[in-house]
Amino acid sequence: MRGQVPSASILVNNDHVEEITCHRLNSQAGEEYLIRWVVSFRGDSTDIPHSWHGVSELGNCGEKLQEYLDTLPQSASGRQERQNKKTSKHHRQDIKVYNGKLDVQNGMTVGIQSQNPDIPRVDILHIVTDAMQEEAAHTKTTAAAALVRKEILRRLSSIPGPTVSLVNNVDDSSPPLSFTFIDENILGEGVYAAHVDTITGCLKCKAHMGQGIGCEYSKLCDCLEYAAVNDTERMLPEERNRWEQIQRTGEGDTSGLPKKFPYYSSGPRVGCLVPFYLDRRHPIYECNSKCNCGPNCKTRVVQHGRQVRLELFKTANNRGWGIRAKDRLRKGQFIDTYRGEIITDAEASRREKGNNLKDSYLYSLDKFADTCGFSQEEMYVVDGQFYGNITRFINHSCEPNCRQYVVAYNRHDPKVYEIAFFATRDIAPDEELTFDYLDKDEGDEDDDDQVDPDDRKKGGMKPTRCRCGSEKCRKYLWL
Ligand SMILES: C[S@@+](CC[C@H](N)C(=O)[O-])C[C@H]1O[C@@H](n2cnc3c(N)ncnc32)[C@H](O)[C@@H]1O
Repeated sequence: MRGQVPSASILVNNDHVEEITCHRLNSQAGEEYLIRWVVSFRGDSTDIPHSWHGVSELGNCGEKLQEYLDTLPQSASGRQERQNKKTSKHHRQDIKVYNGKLDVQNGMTVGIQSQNPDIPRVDILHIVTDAMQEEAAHTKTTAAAALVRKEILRRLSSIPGPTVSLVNNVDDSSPPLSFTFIDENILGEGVYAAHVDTITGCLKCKAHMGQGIGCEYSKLCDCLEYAAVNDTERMLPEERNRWEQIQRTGEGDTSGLPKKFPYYSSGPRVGCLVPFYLDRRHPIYECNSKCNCGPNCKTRVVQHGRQVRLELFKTANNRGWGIRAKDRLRKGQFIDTYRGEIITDAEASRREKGNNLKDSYLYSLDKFADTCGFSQEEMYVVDGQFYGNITRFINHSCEPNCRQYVVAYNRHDPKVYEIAFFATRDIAPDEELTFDYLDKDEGDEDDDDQVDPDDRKKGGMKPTRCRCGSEKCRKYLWL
C-alpha cells in the first residue's frame, strides 16, 4: 500500500505550504499532491519537510494548488519551469518524503508521518525525482483543477449584485486565487478618507423628490450647484442674460441658475449619463445620505452598485481574462466601480518598482489635485491587483466601448472618491468590455500617441504590446 486514505476533516492550511511540487495517483486516495511545508512549520513532532496529501485535504490551499497546476507541462515553458524547480536549492540530499497525515497540534494544522505501519516512510535522495516527474507527466490533475474551479466559482457567487459567470473555452486554467474579491475599498497605511460627518447634502431639496420628480427640477440642489455645470437649455430669458453677463465679465454668481443633471431621469435611457458628462471628464456629484431628496432621487446611480450581469472569460489572444456583459448595455449606462487598496503615492511607486513596473492595476485619484492645490505626491492611488472587484479584469482597447469617470458623494473630500465605468456606446450582449488604459482628458487626445517605446524603456517603463486588434491600435499599452 502506498498511502493512506486521507481524512477530509482536517484541511491543509494554505499559509503552511511553501510549495506543491509533484503529484501522483494513489489507487485508494486518488490524486495526491506533494507538499513542501514552510520551514517554520517543522518542529520536533512535525519534522516533516515533504508529504503527500489527497485532494480532499487541500480544500483550503487552492491557491498553492493553482500555482502548481500552472507549472504543469501543458506547454514547453511549464516543462522547463518544472525542470528548474527540480534542481532548486531547496532540494537538498537529506530531504525526506512521507506519506503524510494531517493533525491539529496547538491549534495548528500539521503534517506528521503516518503511524500506519503499512505506509512506509520514504527516504529519497533527490526530489522531485525523474521517476516522480515521469509519473506525474502521465497522471491527470482533474480533481485538483475541479477544486480550484469550485473555489473560484464560490468566490464569484459571493459577489453582491447580479450574477458574475465564468467561462473558459481556451484552456484549463482558472482565474487567479491569489486575488481577493472585496466589496469596499481598503484604506492603506497613511490614507485618510474624510469622516462621514463632513458630508453635506442638498438640504433645500424636498424629501422624497425621487418619486418621479427629482433634484433635476430644483434650481436649489446644492449637489448640482457644486458640480457647477450650467444648463443653458433650461435657462429662462432673465437667467440666460445673467449667465451671458457672467461669461462676458468673468464676474458674478451662478448659484440658482439651472444646472446640468448627470443622468437621464426619464425615457428609454433613464439612469444613463447624458452626453454632456459622457463626452467630458467633468466629475459627477451624486446626492448622498445627508441629502433631503431621499433614496429614489434620480441622481443616485453609482451608489446603488452594479445592476448588469457580467461574465469573466478567458480571451483567445493572450490577453488573460476579460469581462463581457450578458445584457445589452445602453450608451451611458453605469457598469461597475473600480475597487482596491487605496494607497499613498509613495507606496504606489514602491509597488510599481517591486512589480517590475507593471502598473496596469493602479489608478491615480488625482482629479482634484490642481483645483485643490495638492501636489501629485499628496494624492492617493487605487491598487486593484491583489484586492479588488471584477472590474480589475477589464482589458485595454485603443478603441474602447467603456470609459472611467470620477463620481463623488462627499464634495469635501478631494482625495477619496469613486472611479466608475460607463458604456460609451450601445454594447451588444457578450461583447467584451474595454476601456483605454491611458485615461486622457478631453483635449489631450493626441498628446502621447507619438511616444517611442524605446523612450518609454529609457524612462524605466516596460512597454507591453497591445493586442486589442483595433485598426486604431497604438501598438503598446500606456503609450
Ligand atoms: C488590468 S489587467 C486586465 C485583466 C488581465 N487580462 C488578467 O487576466 O488579469 C491588465 C493586464 O491585462 C493584459 N492586457 C489587457 N489589455 C491588453 C491588450 N489590449 N493587449 C495585451 N494585453 C492586455 C496585460 O497583461 C495587462 O497588464
